Amino acid sequence: MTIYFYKVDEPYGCFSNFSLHGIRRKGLHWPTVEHYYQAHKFIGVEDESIITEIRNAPTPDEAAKLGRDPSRTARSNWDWVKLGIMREAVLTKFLTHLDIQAILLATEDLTIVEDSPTDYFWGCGADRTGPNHLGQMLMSVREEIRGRLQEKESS
Ligand SMILES: Nc1c(N[C@@H]2O[C@H](COP(=O)(O)O)[C@@H](O)[C@H]2O)[nH]c(=O)[nH]c1=O
Repeated sequence: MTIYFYKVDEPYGCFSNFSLHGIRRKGLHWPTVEHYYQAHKFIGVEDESIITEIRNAPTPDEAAKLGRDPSRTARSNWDWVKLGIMREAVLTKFLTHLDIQAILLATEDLTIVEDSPTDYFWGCGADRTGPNHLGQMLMSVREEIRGRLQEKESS
């Protein structure tokens, strides 16, 4: 069986980066993983005020809209660093919120796929052939949390 998720109000919506599970990193609170991810596109650019603007966006959709604004240029190394940045945010989310951590762990070894009809990087895209990096990441975070819990139990 494969778990497909996409929208927050659909099954396994807590796996979406748009789910309302805040994270704290480096002393700052971020309302969702999406806020964190979109803001990090602009670290080190000339006008960094966009970072605070994204962090304060009232919804994750608004944060994504700001981050995807074609009139803004993302940091030049974004494509190199975005997977690592997303992973630290997703891991923090599932370490912070134990209710959704339990949902993730309960999926055991099932394949998880972000069933985005448009995203052929983070999701599987309309024809389901995309690399599904977010689903892969959730499975790797699941593995890491499982390992951490086992280590704790045996110590
Ligand atoms: N879940 C979800 C989306 N998918 C998310 O969009 C992000 C990628 O953004 P970008 O790199 O700017 O293309 C990433 O977090 C991916 O999971 N997009 C949406 O417009 N609505 C949604 O409900």
